[in-house]
Amino acid sequence: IQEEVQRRKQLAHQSMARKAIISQCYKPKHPEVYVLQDSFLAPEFLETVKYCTSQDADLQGLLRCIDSISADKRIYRLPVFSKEFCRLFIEELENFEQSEMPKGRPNTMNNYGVLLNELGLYEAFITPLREKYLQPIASLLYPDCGGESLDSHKAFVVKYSLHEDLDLSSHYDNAEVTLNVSLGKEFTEGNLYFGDLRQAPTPVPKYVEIEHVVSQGLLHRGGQIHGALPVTSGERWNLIIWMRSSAIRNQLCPMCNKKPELVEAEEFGDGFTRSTEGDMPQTVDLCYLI
Ligand SMILES: O=C(O)CCC(=O)C(=O)O
Ligand SMILES: [Fe+2]
Repeated sequence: IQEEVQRRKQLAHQSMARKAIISQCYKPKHPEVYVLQDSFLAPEFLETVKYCTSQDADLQGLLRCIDSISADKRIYRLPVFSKEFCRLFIEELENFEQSEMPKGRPNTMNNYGVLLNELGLYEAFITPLREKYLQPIASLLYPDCGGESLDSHKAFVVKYSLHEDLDLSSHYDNAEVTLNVSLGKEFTEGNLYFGDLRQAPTPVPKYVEIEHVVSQGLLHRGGQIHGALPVTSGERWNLIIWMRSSAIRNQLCPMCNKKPELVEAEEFGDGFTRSTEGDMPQTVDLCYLI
């Protein structure tokens, strides 16, 4: 346990060091994908966001724009990107993967993903995507679980194929709200399954299984227990955005269910904040349980 504690304490520092090297030495294949543009997004997604930011928007109206996959589990599907953007984005990630750059991995369960902060994708891509587009949708879908006050994220891409990771064990996310977008390429199986909320596990959970649709995303609460079944051929790449609300998690850590004890962190840390008297709130971290 001591070793694991030490390993986790080093993670943020090592990640910053990799990010610095990557920003100096990595030559992107498609520099344009680093700056979010409306043309990357599906027209239906833009329409949905437009509706959500209109004056009379409400949940009923939003549910007419997106697919409700499981009403009781509150899991929704919506088009997010264009197919062309998905193709370019995967090409960029493959180019990075094939480069000599140092690489961190999303978490202890994914050995082949890419951490998007290290690649410099937060500033002009993931942060505006969360703030301008995802926040208005999450506000209507999940007002009771931080959807109205999302203020940071951890974003990464997971990759599964026959010779690499095949599946992902059952878990809940270190997030209040999660977006999972299927980027491609071609693959068979690899469905997601969702059980109960972590706070309300039942003795025999009822699972719902959901297929990926390339270029479309699933929105779910981070605390909804889920996992991924094995792919049986091809390569599956998905963009995962764990969105966090400091207002919610400052009360209770979603990973250990305790009042958080905070230490200062780099960048968004684990999404907690702490106010210092007379000072701006600082971003601080708590635990690297992933
Ligand atoms: O494999 C997937 O698409 C899901 C990944 C996931 O749930 C996660 O990384 O938190
Ligand atoms: Fe997850």
